[in-house]
Amino acid sequence: MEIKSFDVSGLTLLTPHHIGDERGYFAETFRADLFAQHCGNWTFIQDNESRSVRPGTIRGLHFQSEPHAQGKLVRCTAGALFDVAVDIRQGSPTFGQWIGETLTPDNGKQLWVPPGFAHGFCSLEPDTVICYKVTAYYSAECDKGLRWDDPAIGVKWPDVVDPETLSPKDRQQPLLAELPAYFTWSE
Ligand SMILES: Cc1cn([C@H]2C[C@H](O)[C@@H](COP(=O)(O)OP(=O)(O)O[C@H]3O[C@H](C)C(=O)[C@H](O)[C@H]3O)O2)c(=O)[nH]c1=O
Repeated sequence: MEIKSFDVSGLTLLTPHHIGDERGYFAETFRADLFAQHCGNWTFIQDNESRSVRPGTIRGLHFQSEPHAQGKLVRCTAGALFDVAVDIRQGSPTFGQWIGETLTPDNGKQLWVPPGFAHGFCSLEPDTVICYKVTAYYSAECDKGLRWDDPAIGVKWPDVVDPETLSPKDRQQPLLAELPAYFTWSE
């Protein structure tokens, strides 16, 4: 398992090893002990999956507010996607900063996005499937979001991005400057 941290503290990229043989490969895609060692003691209580049929499909930027704030462990199981996390912790030295990683079934990369971050992705191929574990159940009333193209954040989305794919909800998300202080940063 390779581990990469970012200048934006709290985000972690985990890459399980693929054990190859003439049939293909085997990978341990999640180990509670290794995850706790590198990301802390979290309990995953829900698994999510979505398929985006068109390349350039953009979902996000989303998060759940307290008391249902979610940590997300994200991976791609079909196609390819550009995964983005934005720091929305008031007082964070990296408030409003973003990171992006390309996740594919072949690279096996998984992004850990703890509470305090908005999360979104853009599919890069047809029929892209994202699978992610979350640390809190879905709560429609705590389901919040942020504009995907907020110039104050400046996410460099892939050229394939297609705003026509935005859900009605995502077409009217607020700007970072309009966002209440849902999360505050602590050392
Ligand atoms: C997230 C979620 C949604 N739903 C229902 C609500 C809607 O009827 C339908 C589609 O929901 P939504 O349009 O919010 O789905 P996405 O646009 O893929 O949103 C997700 O994708 C971005 C990238 C995320 O990080 C979040 O996990 C999540 O917000 O599924 C549920 O029943 N349970 C759930 O956990």
